[in-house]
Amino acid sequence: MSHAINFFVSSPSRSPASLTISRPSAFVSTGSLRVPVKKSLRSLVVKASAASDLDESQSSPVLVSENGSGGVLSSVTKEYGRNNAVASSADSSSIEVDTVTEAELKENGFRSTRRTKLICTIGPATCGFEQLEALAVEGMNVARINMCHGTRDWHRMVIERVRRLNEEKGFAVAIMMDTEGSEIHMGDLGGASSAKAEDGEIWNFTVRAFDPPLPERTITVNYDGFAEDVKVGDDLLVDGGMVRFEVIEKIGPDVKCLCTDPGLLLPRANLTFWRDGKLVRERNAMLPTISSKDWLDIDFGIAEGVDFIAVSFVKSAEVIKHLKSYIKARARDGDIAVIAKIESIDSLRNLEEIIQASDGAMVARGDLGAQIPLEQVPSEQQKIVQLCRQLNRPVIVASQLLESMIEYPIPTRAEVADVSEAVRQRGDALMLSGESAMGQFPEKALTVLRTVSLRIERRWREQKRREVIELPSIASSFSDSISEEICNSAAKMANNLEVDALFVYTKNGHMASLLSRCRPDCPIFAFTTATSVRRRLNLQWGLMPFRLNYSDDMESNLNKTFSLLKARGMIKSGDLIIAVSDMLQSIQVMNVP
Ligand SMILES: Nc1ncnc2c1ncn2[C@@H]1O[C@H](COP(=O)(O)OP(=O)(O)O)[C@@H](O)[C@H]1O
Ligand SMILES: C=C(OP(=O)(O)O)C(=O)O
Ligand SMILES: [K+]
Ligand SMILES: [Mg+2]
Repeated sequence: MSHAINFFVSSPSRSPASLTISRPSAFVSTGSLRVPVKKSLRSLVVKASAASDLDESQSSPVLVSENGSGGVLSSVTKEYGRNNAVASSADSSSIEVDTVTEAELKENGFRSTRRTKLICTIGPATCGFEQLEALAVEGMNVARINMCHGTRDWHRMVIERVRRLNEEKGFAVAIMMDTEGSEIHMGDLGGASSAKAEDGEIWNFTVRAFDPPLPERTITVNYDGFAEDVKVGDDLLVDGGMVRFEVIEKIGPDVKCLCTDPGLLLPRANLTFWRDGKLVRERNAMLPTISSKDWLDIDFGIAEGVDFIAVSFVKSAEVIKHLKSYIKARARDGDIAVIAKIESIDSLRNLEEIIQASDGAMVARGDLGAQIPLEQVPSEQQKIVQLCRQLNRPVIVASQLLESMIEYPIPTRAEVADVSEAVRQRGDALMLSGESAMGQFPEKALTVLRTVSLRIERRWREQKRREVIELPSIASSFSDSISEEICNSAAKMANNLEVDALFVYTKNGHMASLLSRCRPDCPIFAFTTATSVRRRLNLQWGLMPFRLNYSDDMESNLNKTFSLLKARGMIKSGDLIIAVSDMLQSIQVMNVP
C-alpha cells in the first residue's frame, strides 16, 4: 500500500498560487485542503495515489551473484564474502551493494546500522592488501592518504589496492587525498620511525641537508627561512605541541633548542613557533596554500581518480574555488569533492565562505590546536560541525580521537568521551590518523570508533533526543527550495511515522545530502546511477549508497529496488518506507509489497 504526495511543478505561471492536498478515499475521507501560498509562486499540486497500481510482476529480474574471486578469504571476510560488485557493474538489472552494509542490515536490521562514517589514514601499518581488507570489514568508509608522507608510487599502490578490494570483494571504500600544504615540518629523521626527546636535552634544528644517518639529536627543517625567522626565546611546537622546545641559540643554519616538554618526535612532524604567547606568522604565512608540489599531487589525484581532495591550511574561499575549477576542467568522469581543512586562524576567520565554497570540511584539530589556545578547540569544533550541517556540507572530525591507541590496545576514558561527543554533535565522519597509519592497533581503534558510534547513536534515538538545531533555508532557486522542503518534510514524516528507511533516488546526490542533513532516525538508502556519486555519498551521515540503473518512472524504480533488495534479504515485505526522488518531486509512503 502506498500513500504518495506528489509535487507537480507546472511551468511558470502568474496565476494565483495554491497548494492542494487531496487524499484518496481508500485512506482518509477528507477532501482537499487549500492553503494560500506566497504571491507569485507557481502552483504545487499535492496528490496522493493508491498503491495497488504498483505491479510487482513488472519488476526486473533479480541478479545476485556470488563472489567469483575465489582465493582464500580471512574468516572475517567470509561473512561478507557474498557480493556482486564485479558482476553487476555492467548489468542494468542489478544493484551494487556494499557487502559490509548488507551484512550489517541482515544482522541487525535497519535501525541499528551505523550512521556516522569512518575514515582511516593509511600508512605503513595498514597498506597491505589484507590489512586494508580488515579495515574495510571493520567499517572503513573512506581511506585517506596524506601526501605529506610516502612517495607517489606508494600512494598509487594503496589506491590500486583499495580499488581492487572494492571490485573483488564488494566494498565501496572511497579515497581521500590530503595535500601537504606549505607548512613547516621536520625532515625524515634519517629513516628512523620515531625519536624520543627528553626534558632538558638540546637538539639542533637545521636547514642544512644531510645524508643519513643524521648526527645525534639533529632535526632537519623543510623551510629555508626557518633559521632566520625564529628568534632566541621562541617556543617551538612539534606536532601542535606534543613536544615543545625553546630556542636558545642561533648559529647560521643551525638553531639550538632546549626540550621543555618531552615526547615522541615523528618523521615530518609539523612545526610552529610562538613568541610572547602568540603564533609567529612570518614569511611562511605568505606561502601559497597549494604549493607547486601540491599541484603535482593534485594532478596525480585527478589522474588516479580519487574521490576527495582535502586541502591543508585553507585560508580563504578563493583557493577552494580555484581548485574546484581546475578539477572541473581536468577530471575525466564526474568531479572530485574538495574538502577544506579548518586548521588555521585564517580559516576560522573566513569560515562561512570557505565552507560555502567547498564540498565539505574537516575539523583538523591537530594543527588547529597549535594555532589557537587548546581550550578553544572544542567550541570551534562544535561551531564548525553545526555550520556545516546548516550549510549542508559533510563535516569530518579529525585528529587524536584515539591517540593513546597508537601504543595501547585500549583507549582512555577521555578519548571515548571525545568520540562520543563528536557522534553526539552529529558530525558526518570521524577520522583516524596515526592510530591507523602507524599505530600498533589500527583495527582495534576502528572497532572503538564503530562501537562507540553505534552505541551513542542508538541511545540518542531511543531517547528521541534530536538536538534542535535550526536548519536555515539554503536553496538558491525555486526548484531547489522544493527539494529542500520535500526532504525536510520526508525526514519529519519518517520520524513521526517511525518508518524503517527512507529511499532516495538521486542522480547527483543532492537530495540524498538534504535528507542526511535532517539526521532522521531511520537510515537513508540512496540510489544513484553513477559509481563516483555513490562513493562520494559514503562520507555523509546516515546514507547507505547503492548504485542502480533506473528510469524516470518512479513506480518501476521502486518495484525494481524492492525486488533486488528483497532477494538479497536486505528488506522484507511489510517494511515501511518513505521514498523521494529528484526526478519526480514526490514523497511516497508505502509498505514493501
Ligand atoms: N604514507 C605514510 N608513510 C609513512 N608514514 C605515514 C604515512 N602516512 C602517515 N604516516 C605516519 O602517521 C602519522 C600520522 O599521520 P597524519 O596525522 O596523517 O600525519 P601528520 O602527523 O603529519 O599530520 C604521521 O606523523 C606519520 O608518522
Ligand atoms: C588532520 C590534520 O592534518 P594533517 O594530519 O595533514 O596535519 C590535522 O592537522 O589535524
Ligand atoms: K596533510
Ligand atoms: Mg594538519
